[in-house]
Amino acid sequence: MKLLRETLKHFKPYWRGLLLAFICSLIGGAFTVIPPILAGKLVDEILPNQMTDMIGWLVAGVLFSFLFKVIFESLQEFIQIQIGLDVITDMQMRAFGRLHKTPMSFFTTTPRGDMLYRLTHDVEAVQNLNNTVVPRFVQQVVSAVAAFIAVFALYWPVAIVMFCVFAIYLYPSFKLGTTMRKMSAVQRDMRADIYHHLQESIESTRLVRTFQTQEREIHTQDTKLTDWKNYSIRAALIGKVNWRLGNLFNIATPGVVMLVGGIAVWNNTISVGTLVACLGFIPTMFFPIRSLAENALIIQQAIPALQRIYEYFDLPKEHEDDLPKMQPVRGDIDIDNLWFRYPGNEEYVLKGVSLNMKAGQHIGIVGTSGGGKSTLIQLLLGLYEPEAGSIEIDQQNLFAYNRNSFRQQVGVVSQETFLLNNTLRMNLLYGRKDATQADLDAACDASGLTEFVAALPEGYETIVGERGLKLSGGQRQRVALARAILRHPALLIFDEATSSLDGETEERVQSALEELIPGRTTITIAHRLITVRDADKIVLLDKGVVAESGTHEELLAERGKYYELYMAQYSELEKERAI
Ligand SMILES: Nc1ncnc2c1ncn2[C@@H]1O[C@H](COP(=O)(O)OP(=O)(O)OP(=O)(O)O)[C@@H](O)[C@H]1O
Repeated sequence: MKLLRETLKHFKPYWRGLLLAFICSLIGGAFTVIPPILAGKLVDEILPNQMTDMIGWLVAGVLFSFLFKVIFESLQEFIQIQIGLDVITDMQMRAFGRLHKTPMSFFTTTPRGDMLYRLTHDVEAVQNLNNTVVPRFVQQVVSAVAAFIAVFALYWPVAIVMFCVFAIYLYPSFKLGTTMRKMSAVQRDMRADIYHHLQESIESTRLVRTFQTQEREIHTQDTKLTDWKNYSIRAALIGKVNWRLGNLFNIATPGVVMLVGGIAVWNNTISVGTLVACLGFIPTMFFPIRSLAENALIIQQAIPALQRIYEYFDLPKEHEDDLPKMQPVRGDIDIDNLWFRYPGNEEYVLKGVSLNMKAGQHIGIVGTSGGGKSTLIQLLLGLYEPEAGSIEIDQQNLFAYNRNSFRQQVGVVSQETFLLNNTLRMNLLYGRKDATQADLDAACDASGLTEFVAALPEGYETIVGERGLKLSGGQRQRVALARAILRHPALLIFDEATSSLDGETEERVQSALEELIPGRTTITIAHRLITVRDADKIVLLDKGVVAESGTHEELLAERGKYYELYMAQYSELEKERAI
């Protein structure tokens, strides 16, 4: 019922078109009634009275009835398919739009295969229903009602008999339909799982080959496919039983009508022509039933698919659309007593983290692996909300504003760089489409990309491949760097931004960064402490707490964890230099 209500809500804006379609199907339905009545007249009046001149008129009447029926029903079908496609596109866009507004936690807990499946296969299932079943079904129901009224007017006991047969058929058909719907939902989940495995397996092909797990991958896919196949065979069997049942009733009805109508003719209650007309209406009355039985699979697949698309409409929003936009930020950041754990996890990743920085300062965040450095940045970007504590940007609570308006002012270069399968130019301009060629060249220069671009036969127009696979890790990271530089952000965040670079390139990029950093609030997460030694303040995060903070010199003087880490790395650097 909720499904129907929700669906009707989507169709509401199109009510005029739907009304027109309905009027067309009513006219088409009226023309359906004419041929059987003319057949009755032929038997009762024209043939017994040898009115041969009437036969031509009769044939013309039948032909024109069919012609008008086809014209009006085609019109109805066309209008309805068009409206249906409009509605489905709206739904797909609404679900997709909602995905982009839902909190990040959704993406870490939902398999990608499931999301893709909903927005592709589930939408296709609904489209299939819209294009092939619904428009014809509406016509068939209208024609069946018209035929029922005509039979009722001709000889009502036959109409009652037909109605009873119809009612008897409905019960088993409803039961089978419910089973089919449940089975279809299971089949869909199995297919989504197969899809997910396929996608993951293909995407991780390098990993699979490196670890020689091809056979395991093939076996897993084989098991999943075999389970799905066996289940599908059972579902198909039930579908066939349902279809045969429809056929059975379709065949049995004329027999029952002949019996009841034959007795009435015998008793002179009705004429032979009336019986012929009643028999002529049977196929029309049973069309909707046959159609339901024949298209049961499409219907049973589309209903849960529709439900799953609607589920995305109710996804929580990261923030409300009407929140005010953050004005241009200066860069003062106050993080106070932040407590956070990932959804579904017991363990806190951040345990009372506080951090203050003034506009224009450079803060380095260092610490042990898994200490919570990247998580802190995710919270600062408003991608997750803390359980307790606050984040203020220029003395304004970040979560009281539209977070996109803050993110627009931040340039992030992270450990993982996502590149689109497009040209290098499009990837560089991703965050700032209006940048000039001079801006682009300057950003590439600052990030050490100029020589690389010059060496490419197609320069900026080179396609970088899926996820940038045609580039090396270091090249990808430099593209990310150039992207961030191009945005001229008020706040720059480097999360292991130079981790994939060789020593020489890192030095170049580092000096480019230093040129960029003055006057700009900057946060640098680094494993190599040398990267942040010139920062105004260095914070050492250890197991979710700020263990130490101060300048490089202050922290060394403390002789604590920072000192230990630095000495460990420093001696390595010494060794490197010695080589
Ligand atoms: N999406 C997630 N869901 C659940 N736990 C997560 C998620 N992301 C990170 N964690 C956990 O949170 C902790 C902190 O991770 P985080 O990436 O913030 O550490 P980090 O200090 O940046 O580490 P590294 O220096 O190795 O990059 C880790 O224990 C990690 O397993």
